[in-house]
Amino acid sequence: MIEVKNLHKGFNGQKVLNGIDYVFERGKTNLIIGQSGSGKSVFLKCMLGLFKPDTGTIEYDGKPYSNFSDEEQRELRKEMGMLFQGGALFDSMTVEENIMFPLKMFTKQRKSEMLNRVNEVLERVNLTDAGSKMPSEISGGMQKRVAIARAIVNKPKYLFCDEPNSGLDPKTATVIDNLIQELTHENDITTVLITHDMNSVLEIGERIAFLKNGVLAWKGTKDEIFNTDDEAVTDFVYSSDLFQKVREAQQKGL
Ligand SMILES: Nc1ncnc2c1ncn2[C@@H]1O[C@H](COP(=O)(O)OP(=O)(O)OP(=O)(O)O)[C@@H](O)[C@H]1O
Repeated sequence: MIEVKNLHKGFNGQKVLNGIDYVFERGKTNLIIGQSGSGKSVFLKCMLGLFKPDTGTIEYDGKPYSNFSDEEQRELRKEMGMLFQGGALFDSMTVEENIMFPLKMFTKQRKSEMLNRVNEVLERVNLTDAGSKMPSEISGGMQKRVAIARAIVNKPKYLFCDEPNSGLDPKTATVIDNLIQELTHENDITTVLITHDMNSVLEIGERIAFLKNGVLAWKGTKDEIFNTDDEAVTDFVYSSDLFQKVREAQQKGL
């Protein structure tokens, strides 16, 4: 669980996050949605420890980041998996080397142990035979699965995903969404996922935080987002064709 209390962050006197209180639940896919520039990435980077909040606290399973010693911060980073737009794989490394990278960085495991773990996660993301391939030799969807394997190889407690579906066709995007959700449930991970994709909201929006101008403007579940009368939310989500169609179908009782 990640608990955010009264989080403020700005740059050069301009406020970006303006007093956010929110709880990201463990074992759930927690989505952050909102218009471009609403502060989603800054919020994520504060949780990753990449930006220091101006005021407010972020607690990881009950402990505020500011109270962690240097050694504990290193431990905490080890417990964070990250999945960025585009996958961000190392082009010059094989799939196996890419996935092994966090193990080399954060553990003192022997090569054989690391290889066992790499094979375990490769199997979990259905890429058993891809270990020796280069990223350029596999499809975009497979690259995303490699990036997911790399993000979970250290068995993280927290998984942060910044638009994991960008650049994928809708069917592959759904496969990736479902894989992230399954791993979240299987491993009881606190998953935080930024998305622009309304299909993802419908598929895996167990918890949704809607940001507007750096403020938490609405929170709820994928079922609740259809029934809310909150104008800020409806303005945003019903600009999506998909939501329009689902709502029309609901109104017709289909
Ligand atoms: N390092 C920085 N220095 C100064 N301003 C920044 C920095 N990072 C972000 N900002 C500003 O913070 C605001 C919010 O940006 P952010 O990237 O969080 O938006 P976002 O909701 O993630 O948008 P998008 O959906 O387009 O990715 C923007 O006005 C941006 O210019």
